[in-house]
Amino acid sequence: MAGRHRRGGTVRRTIDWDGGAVMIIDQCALPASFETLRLTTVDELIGAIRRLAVRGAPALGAAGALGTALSAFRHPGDAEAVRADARRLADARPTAVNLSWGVRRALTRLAEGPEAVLAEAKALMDEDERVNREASRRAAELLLDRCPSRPLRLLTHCNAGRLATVGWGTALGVVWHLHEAGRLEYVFADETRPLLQGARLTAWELAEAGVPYRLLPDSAAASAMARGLVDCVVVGADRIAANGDVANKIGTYGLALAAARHGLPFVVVAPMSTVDKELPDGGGIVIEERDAGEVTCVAGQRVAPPGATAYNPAFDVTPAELITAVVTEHGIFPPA
Ligand SMILES: CSC[C@@H](O)[C@@H](O)C(=O)COP(=O)(O)O
Repeated sequence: MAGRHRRGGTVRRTIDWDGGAVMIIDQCALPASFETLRLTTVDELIGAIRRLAVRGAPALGAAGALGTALSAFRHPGDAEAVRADARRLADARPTAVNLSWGVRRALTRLAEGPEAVLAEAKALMDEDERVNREASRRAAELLLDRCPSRPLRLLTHCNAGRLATVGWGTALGVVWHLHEAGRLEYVFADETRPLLQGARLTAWELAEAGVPYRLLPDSAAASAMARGLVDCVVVGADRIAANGDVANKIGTYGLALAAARHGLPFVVVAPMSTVDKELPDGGGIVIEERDAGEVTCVAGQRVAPPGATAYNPAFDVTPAELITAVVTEHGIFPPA
């Protein structure tokens, strides 16, 4: 069933509340093994966020809200302690705006006690699945309008699927809709160097859902477009500025340039919670830089010579003029 993770007959969300703890599917273990982690402290959750055991902007929103609830139960009546934990959670990764948004939203109920904070976090999670279904449905319709003649061949980058959200997906939500409607030929999943979210996670999700796909080295994307193998590019987002500039996984900007060169639609799918209305344009987006070891090593094995170092930005910013449409649950953003 697209949109849910099933193991042993149990339907699982990517992240959930589990009797006083935060439960996550461990994305570092996939695809070799499907494991869940039960995180009982804010520090454990922050560690999981930093090593990308839980990742993807909407899932990070849920992590921020649930982590704040966890802290509220640990420190009943001590608002200062909870606010200190909330600040550390919000700072765990800088680029995806959903993380601090989820924390802020949970904090709005702090004065009512831990149960109210948790209720807010649960409401956020229910909404996440609903709004991402709606955003991806709208994006699928837009693509079918632009390319009505035959089943579509999509290219996507990173993982913007169930694993990146509470339970449905954004860019891969489009894939689930098109596949169900019999309007999808195949998906090219960029491998997404250096951490291989495409090769490890998107491929796993597509295989589980029975969607035809092929992995694509990131460096082959422009050439696949030039050879006429791609109808459109669909990606998610980590932060969208008020003018429609989009921060997403490193490599997204290059894909947008190549799509523009080949006259292909380049569509971003995201919930409104990924829009940072305070930010006039993408120039102000803080880009996370990660450890050079993620580049100098592959799958834990060092491949670069001793002493080699690396520049390792986790995200880039695609200017609005290269984007055909940013589609949210409310339609195209910014509204005309
Ligand atoms: C629906 S998820 C959209 C984005 O969060 C996704 O494309 C992405 O860039 C995730 O990066 P990651 O570093 O794996 O958290």
